Amino acid sequence: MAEQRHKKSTRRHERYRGEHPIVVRNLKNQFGDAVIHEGLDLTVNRGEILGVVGGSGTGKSVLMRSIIGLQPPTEGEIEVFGKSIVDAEPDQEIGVRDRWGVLFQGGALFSTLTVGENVEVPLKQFYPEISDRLRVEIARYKIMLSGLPEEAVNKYPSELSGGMKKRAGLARALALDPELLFLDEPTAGLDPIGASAFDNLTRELKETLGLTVFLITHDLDTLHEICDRVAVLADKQVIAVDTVPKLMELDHPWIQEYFNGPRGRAALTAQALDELRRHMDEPVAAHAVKALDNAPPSRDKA
Ligand SMILES: Nc1ncnc2c1ncn2[C@@H]1O[C@H](COP(=O)(O)OP(=O)(O)OP(=O)(O)O)[C@@H](O)[C@H]1O
Repeated sequence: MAEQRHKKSTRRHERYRGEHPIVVRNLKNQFGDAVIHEGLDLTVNRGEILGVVGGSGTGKSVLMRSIIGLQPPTEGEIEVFGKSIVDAEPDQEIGVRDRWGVLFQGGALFSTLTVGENVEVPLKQFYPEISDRLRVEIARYKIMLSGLPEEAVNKYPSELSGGMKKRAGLARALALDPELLFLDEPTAGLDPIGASAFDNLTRELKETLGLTVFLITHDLDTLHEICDRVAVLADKQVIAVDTVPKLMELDHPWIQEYFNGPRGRAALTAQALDELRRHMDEPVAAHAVKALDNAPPSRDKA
């Protein structure tokens, strides 16, 4: 028994060393007559923040749910950390489900539990053997890592602002020291300052914890600021995956409308301004910032 436990915990702490923690091949998802995905392929690189965009209803959340095994696909293959998700039963031990964390849209916190208790839920589920005291301490640490004050530990979700709820959801997603983080519209509903702070936190966590991040968003500023690459969902497939500047060169009507429309350009201007401000001590940059300062720096959504 002790040996079994040892084996289990050793496996849990082996980090994925391959290049592609998520590989989706020829995915089909269909509900009744509605085909949401067909022939969809996607490969996520280890250590990147991959933004996932697409019009409303193109199936971004369904894709995420398929990858984490909550939505069995109609057809296709999905591998996470080199293990097939599709072939496994939901409760089958395949050594991957405790290696990702998910922030669902709206946070999906349990309203009758405090923030601390919410963060303890996955710890209880996957590490029942750890002591109450250690579990409480880990939860407290994750809550502070997510940028919440210590007092938040004993608060109920109804006592938190929208931004704090997102951070509490993030703390729960980080509970198991995941290698892979799924974020479904993390900045939706946040004010520009809160959204920008959340973006910075995501980037910092990715860098310090070595995470790979699958990030569904409509937020153009997030795409410009923190995404290494962006996957575009349209026509039931991922039609392109690339950096934002490269995507902007593509001749697809939705991509052009999205990235080169007025909101896309405003986000680009805001990002250029930010970049210049970082170099304000250089005379040319200072001049350019003055010239651009009237441009719309506001955070904009598509
Ligand atoms: N369990 C389900 N049963 C039937 N239809 C579903 C189910 N889940 C999702 N759908 C449908 O699949 C389509 C894609 O939904 P999904 O939530 O993935 O879109 P999305 O791209 O995330 O949209 P949004 O940007 O608006 O959040 C929608 O038409 C939705 O109604």
